[in-house]
Amino acid sequence: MISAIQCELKYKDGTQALKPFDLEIGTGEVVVILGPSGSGKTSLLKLFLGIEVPSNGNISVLDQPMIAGQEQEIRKLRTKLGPVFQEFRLIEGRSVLDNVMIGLRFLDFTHEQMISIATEYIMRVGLGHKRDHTVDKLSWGECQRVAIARAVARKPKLIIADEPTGNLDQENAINVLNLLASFADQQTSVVITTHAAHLVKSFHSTIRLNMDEGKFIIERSEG
Ligand SMILES: Nc1ncnc2c1ncn2[C@@H]1O[C@H](COP(=O)(O)OP(=O)(O)OP(=O)(O)O)[C@@H](O)[C@H]1O
Repeated sequence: MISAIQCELKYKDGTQALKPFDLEIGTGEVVVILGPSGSGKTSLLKLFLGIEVPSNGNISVLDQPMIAGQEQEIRKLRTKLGPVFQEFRLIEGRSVLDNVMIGLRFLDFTHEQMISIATEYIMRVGLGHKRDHTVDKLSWGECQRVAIARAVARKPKLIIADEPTGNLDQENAINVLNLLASFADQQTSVVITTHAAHLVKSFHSTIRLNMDEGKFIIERSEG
């Protein structure tokens, strides 16, 4: 799914956000990237999404080398990725259903199929009762669930969630982590960043990257 060898990221101003690292993430893994503010979590996600390319070394995502000059291929790769950003980018004034259906545009579905798939995922994130409500009056946590449903309804091979625990309390944070992890299967891996170590203590991941100042220690869970 993701393979990196001696990969390094230095921004144009010289900031070394990621020191050289090796990393292998397989299919079906649930990965938590843990570290304080400024440790490099978002920079690592930017490499996974092809928003940045390594300044040294190599990284490939779904066998696509993330290198300059491959912009068209990387754009194509992104259709197989499901990012959930901190700002949800929902369309105001439109229903939950419409917002989730937006994630299915440009795929080969009829309008009826799109409604059926979107509804299935809205139910999976626990918002079946709000399917036809506009997103304007939803809580922060509910908007996040709409954004998750929109990202995963396309069945991406890699789901990437940046700080999904946000300002949620412990119980809701664990619920949203478990919801995201529930989408990991034989085709799909899930990558989640968080700075809240206490929130992920009781959360089961297969890989944990403990980041600090652009370096990380990889912990793999047994079994
Ligand atoms: N575009 C950029 N140009 C230069 N430096 C940057 C850029 N983006 C991030 N940095 C720096 O790179 C380092 C890592 O930042 P990054 O955003 O990856 O950390 P983070 O762990 O995601 O932090 P947070 O939890 O606050 O989002 C920081 O020192 C940051 O100031």
